Amino acid sequence: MISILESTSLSTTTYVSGAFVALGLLLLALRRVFDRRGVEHISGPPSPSFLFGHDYAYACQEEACSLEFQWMREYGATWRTRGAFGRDVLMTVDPKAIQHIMQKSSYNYTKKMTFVHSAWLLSGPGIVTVLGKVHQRHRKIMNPAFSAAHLRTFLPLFQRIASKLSDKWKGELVATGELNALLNRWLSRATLDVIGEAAFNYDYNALDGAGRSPIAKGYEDIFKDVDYLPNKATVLFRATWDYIPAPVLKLIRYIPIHPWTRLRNLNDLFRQYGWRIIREQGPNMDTEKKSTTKDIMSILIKANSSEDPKSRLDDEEIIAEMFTLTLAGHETTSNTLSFLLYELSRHQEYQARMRTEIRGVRARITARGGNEFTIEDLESLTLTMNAIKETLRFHSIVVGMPRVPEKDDVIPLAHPISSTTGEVITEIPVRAGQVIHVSFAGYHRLPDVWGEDADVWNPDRFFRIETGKQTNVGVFSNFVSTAAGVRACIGWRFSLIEMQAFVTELVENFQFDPPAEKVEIQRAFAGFVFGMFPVVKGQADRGGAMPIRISLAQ
Ligand code: HEM
Repeated sequence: MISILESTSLSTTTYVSGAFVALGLLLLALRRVFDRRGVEHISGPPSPSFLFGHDYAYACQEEACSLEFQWMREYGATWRTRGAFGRDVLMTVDPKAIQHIMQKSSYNYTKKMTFVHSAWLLSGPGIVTVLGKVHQRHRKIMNPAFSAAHLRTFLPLFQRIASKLSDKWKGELVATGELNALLNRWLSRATLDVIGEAAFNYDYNALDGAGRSPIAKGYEDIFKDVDYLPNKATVLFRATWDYIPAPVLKLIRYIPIHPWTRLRNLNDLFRQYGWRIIREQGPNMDTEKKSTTKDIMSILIKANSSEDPKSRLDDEEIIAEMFTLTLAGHETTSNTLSFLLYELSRHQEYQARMRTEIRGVRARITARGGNEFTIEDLESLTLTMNAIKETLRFHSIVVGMPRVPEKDDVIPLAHPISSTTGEVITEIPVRAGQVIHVSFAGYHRLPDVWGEDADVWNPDRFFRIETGKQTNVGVFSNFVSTAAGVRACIGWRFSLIEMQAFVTELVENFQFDPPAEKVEIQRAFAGFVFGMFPVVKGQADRGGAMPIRISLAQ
């Protein structure tokens, strides 16, 4: 019975993939006939195959970004790769090129359809998936909820959930004295509870429910399940999406096999929650609650209702926004925190210095009769802030993003490169539709921006880097971890304050050490959303995992 089902689903995949590949090839052939300009003269690695180009090797990297780290050493800060069906792709880590593409060109550089549609399958018509003027409309309505002043008001919430996590660990430590934990799972539950309350005043019950709440379970290992080490048919199938009209792409949601069913089930589950939250928080919400709640969604709903009806978000878009916030706002932060504490377990001296600094400020707070760290106290914790910055740099959770110019353009370079004929190139003319992969992770490893030791985790580099002298990119400290320009992460400040609150609470109270069992952590790549998550080398089928040993700090 099982084998009949398996062979049916296999042949369905083959037929569906085959039809999409044929349609993709036809459209590509037509496009090539009319295509006059290209980037063939840019040097780059030879393509392993016409059909897959580098797409399959890139999607199946065991260690995220190992290929671009190798390519940037061989070809400089900008090079050419091949996508599926022989398509040229420009890849860059060049600060000036990134500034031009992501920051200065507004909407001229749009998103690549494969990415847009992957995000759509996850979240529906939310802010991440919409383009141009529609994106502007979404952003205008969402912006008020993310003002710096408003985000500061979330600090007590971040501290309360961080302290709840701390109490749970202390409870476990009473029994065992030492806790061997999967750090990423704990932090993912805690940040899910944070985003539920901050975004919708809703309790996902992820920490108390020990991860058994339906939403927490629904999210668990989504990226590993959907796109970790995909097979060749999936890689090829997704490569065709750039050539298929959007209404046809929407049918992928109904393909009755894994991973499309996994995505649809999660999206359906979230829509049930979304409708429930809208009923509770929407215009009919009771007036007393309406006047006291300051969560993101109630501000968004208020901003939406004061808009001209033509520019309002409809219910489907609002639900998609909720899903986007939940997804974009919790795994990104929890994985960054996991990598930070992992690095502290490997850098004991830095961990001790951080704890001393935190306890020094704690003593000041107690002396003035206070209880909790204020925003100003957190900002005075330089070593904590440097550890956060260094983790955003060294372990970019979003490793890069493809962008596509809507008009012909010329991309300036800070680092000239040599063409295939040895000519020095200081700027690259590109035609509309040229795919450009901006590698955030690669840019974060450039020695002349970050120092000769760019390949190691060293937060003290921020005592010597003069950011004012560098090409200005991104929203914070010249990182592009949270993208840049009109499509920069709307929640970067939210996440920064949240991380400051969590790290302060956890490092003050707990000692972090490598796990008793010797393991190697790998950065697994989820090409679907250009994300990265931790796994134990050789045990990736266990899912996202960051084992660590936790004890009470002395
Ligand atoms: C370390 C934490 C985070 C990282 C590394 C991160 C990274 C990013 C990146 C790279 C983008 C651009 C994606 C694109 O171009 O498609 C983005 C967009 C976005 N992020 Fe974040 N993010 C983080 C935290 C958060 C948080 C906490 C929230 C919400 C509370 C959030 C909400 C969003 C939203 C809504 C967008 C879409 C913005 C738009 O298209 O206008 N993110 N994020």
